Amino acid sequence: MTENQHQSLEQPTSFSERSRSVSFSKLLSKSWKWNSNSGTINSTQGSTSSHDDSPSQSNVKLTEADDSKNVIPETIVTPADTEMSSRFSKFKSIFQTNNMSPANYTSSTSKSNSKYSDALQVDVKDKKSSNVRTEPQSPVLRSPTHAHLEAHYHPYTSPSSQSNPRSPMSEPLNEDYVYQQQNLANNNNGNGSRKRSPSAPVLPKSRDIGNNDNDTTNSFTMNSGYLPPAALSSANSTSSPYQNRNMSNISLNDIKEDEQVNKFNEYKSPLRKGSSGLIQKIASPLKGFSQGNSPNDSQENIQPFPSIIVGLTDEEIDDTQGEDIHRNELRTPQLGSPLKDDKKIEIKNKDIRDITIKDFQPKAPPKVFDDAEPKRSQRLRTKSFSNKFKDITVSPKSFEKVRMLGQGDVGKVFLVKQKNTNRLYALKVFSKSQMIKRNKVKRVLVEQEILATSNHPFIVTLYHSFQSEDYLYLCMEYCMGGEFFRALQTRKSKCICEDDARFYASEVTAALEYLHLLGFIYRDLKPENILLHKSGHIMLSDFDLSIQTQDAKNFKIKSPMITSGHNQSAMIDTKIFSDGFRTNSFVGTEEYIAPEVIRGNGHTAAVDWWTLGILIYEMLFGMTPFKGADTNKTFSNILKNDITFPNNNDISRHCKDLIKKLLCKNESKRLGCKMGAADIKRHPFFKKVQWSFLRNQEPPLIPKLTENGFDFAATSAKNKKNKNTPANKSQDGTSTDKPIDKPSIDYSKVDISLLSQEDQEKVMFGEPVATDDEVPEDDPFHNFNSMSLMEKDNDSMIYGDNNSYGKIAYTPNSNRSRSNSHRAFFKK
Ligand SMILES: Nc1ncnc2c1ncn2[C@@H]1O[C@H](COP(=O)(O)OP(=O)(O)OP(=O)(O)O)[C@@H](O)[C@H]1O
Repeated sequence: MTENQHQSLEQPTSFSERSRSVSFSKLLSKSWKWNSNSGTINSTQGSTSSHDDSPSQSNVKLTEADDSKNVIPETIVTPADTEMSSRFSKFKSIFQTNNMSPANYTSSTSKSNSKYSDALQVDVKDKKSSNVRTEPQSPVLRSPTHAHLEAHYHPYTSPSSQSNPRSPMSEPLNEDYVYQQQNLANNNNGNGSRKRSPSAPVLPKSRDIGNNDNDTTNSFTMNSGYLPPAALSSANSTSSPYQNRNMSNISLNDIKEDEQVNKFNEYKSPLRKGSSGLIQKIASPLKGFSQGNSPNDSQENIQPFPSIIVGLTDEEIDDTQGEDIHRNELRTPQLGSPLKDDKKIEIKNKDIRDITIKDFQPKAPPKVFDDAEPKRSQRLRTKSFSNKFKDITVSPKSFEKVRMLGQGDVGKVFLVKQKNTNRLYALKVFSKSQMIKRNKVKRVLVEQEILATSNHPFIVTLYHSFQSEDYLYLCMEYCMGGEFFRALQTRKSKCICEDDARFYASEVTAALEYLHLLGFIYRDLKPENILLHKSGHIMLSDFDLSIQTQDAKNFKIKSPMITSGHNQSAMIDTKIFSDGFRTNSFVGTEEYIAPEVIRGNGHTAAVDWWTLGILIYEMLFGMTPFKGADTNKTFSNILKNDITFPNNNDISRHCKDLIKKLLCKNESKRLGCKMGAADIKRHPFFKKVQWSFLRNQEPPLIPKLTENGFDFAATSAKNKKNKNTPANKSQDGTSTDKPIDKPSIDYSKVDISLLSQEDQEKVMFGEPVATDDEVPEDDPFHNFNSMSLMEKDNDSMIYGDNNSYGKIAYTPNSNRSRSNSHRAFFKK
């Protein structure tokens, strides 16, 4: 560390606010295609660009994004009639109606819309059978007109189109753009801080799952102190460490937001169908015998049969995959099968013609429908985290808001204290209706899944997740240090020294390695998404852009490979967990987006290594390497420019080499392309890093709650002043002592987003929790599980009355050894 750098740590400069960048996938709604012939970027609607290297006329031109898929519906099916009167049914209505507008059916969104047209058909079917009526212009549950949106425009729209305010009805706006515009506005704070363009939308996924070979013989080598438990337990066996996890073939990527709705309508449950449904549950020996068949019809097929097992048909068994049914038992067509009495009927020595429908009436419904046991959603039952969580033990009322920590793309994050324990948590709350309207349902399921699956010191812990009628909640560990981005902003010239950058880079590498082992690609690494634990260690958060590779590969361990000459005993090949997986969404954050994402030819886990390269660069130089005057130029730079290093910084040869190798534009040559994280960990830049002891190292910066610190939330809130003015907030953003009572409004009839911020929060913290049993299968949020982490050492901070939890300072850690070397560690 140079003298100067030391000083910069000791004398943090005053904080200058720069808006957080928003992840790209969240803001655009069409793809940008790299045209390799013309060397331009085209949108999916065919807009091409000029080709010119002059800065004024960028060779990459982005055109207006297609926002039609975020049409705000004018009419909503109301739950006027009996069958739709469930507390949750309104979301089914919104969910389906949201996609009904013909305006949705544009070429660029054809894939997603076809699935919505299915949903529409299902809806119509439903209406026939259940008397649900559509009420055009219904005053209740009417979607907000979002008049305020008229003032906004898509930031990539040409100036001429910007001057034409749009009617929200005739040409509805994507609300994402409002956020984006606000972020852009926030960036214009005149303080010279770096600006990033916000994020882009997720495109309909067109995954090319290439190379699906059954590569079960990959050798891997062991190290890492933070392997998933399954991986560790498999180290001594030849079975796949992910056997359990992959009992289900349900990949997150396969979750279609309307699949539960469709499934619900297709599913013929015995309870819904009554006896006519049950009669079809006769096992194959009686195929052809059903209520509709008279005994004569099927006479020639009828044979005396010693034992008839009433089970589920193959189709139905498939439908119930993952539910608590013992499939083999149900399907065993043998005498003396271990079936429970209520699941079989034995008719011995009886002519089949004597069998009446009465014989097939089971005494009790199959176990799937047994109310005695909580009915987990299909996803939870088949996922590894089902063992990690128990039934929900809290509800929104268990928490009291302390202050708002941040507002993301779709979620608001509150610092809350649990009333009976005084423990502090970060509670991320999502509005269900907003998520449906903006097609973000899948995102929150992904986020829940990753948080719930992970158990890693550098990934934020999920303690509870639950839902109420109107909101979804993720109750996470409170990372007192806030965003690493904020910490960087408080440093002189917004950067840190190489040694400190190595520390953070190594922790990020370990976290990415772990995610890749679980089969997840993170895709949104940036300082805004790295939170700081009170200890100063990093915590990766915000997984809504992540994706799960199709299937984690089964593999066998040949023998742990010892990496000779290196300080770690062995390393794991993380690449095999996503081998052959490519996805084509356009996701990320402008300055962090990898070239292959811009080109639109699909991308792999290698994007995470690209973003690591950008992150290291930003930590060292206080800026990203390819930032251009605008988005077009940035993309063009990413695709074409070679990496250059400012002269004003004393960066080692190894460090530059690492950055260059991570920022290799050809993903098949990028560092990490052979064995994933192991390649990165073996790079000489990390030579002195003790990978197994990362959590024991002294972090460079220690966050402290202090009245002299920076109030990031308040600064951010100032920018969102018009949007967020809760009446019960004091000036410093803390809540007043006013008791939070649920207002006496019937919220089942009101669109929650039309309420004031204060009332919304009353609802957020006042609604009862909805357990998994209560959320019907046709509810779009059926797969969001309400559950609590099994008891574990809870390291959460305890609330203290004399702290506003508003201001944070980052102090250089004087205990930190310069090298964090093995020797230094054991000396302590
Ligand atoms: N566990 C936590 N501890 C402390 N602060 C947190 C925590 N989680 C989130 N925050 C704060 O809330 C902000 C928004 O959270 P987050 O990024 O997860 O929301 P999001 O809606 O996904 O946002 P984005 O648009 O960036 O994806 C974060 O930047 C951070 O400041």
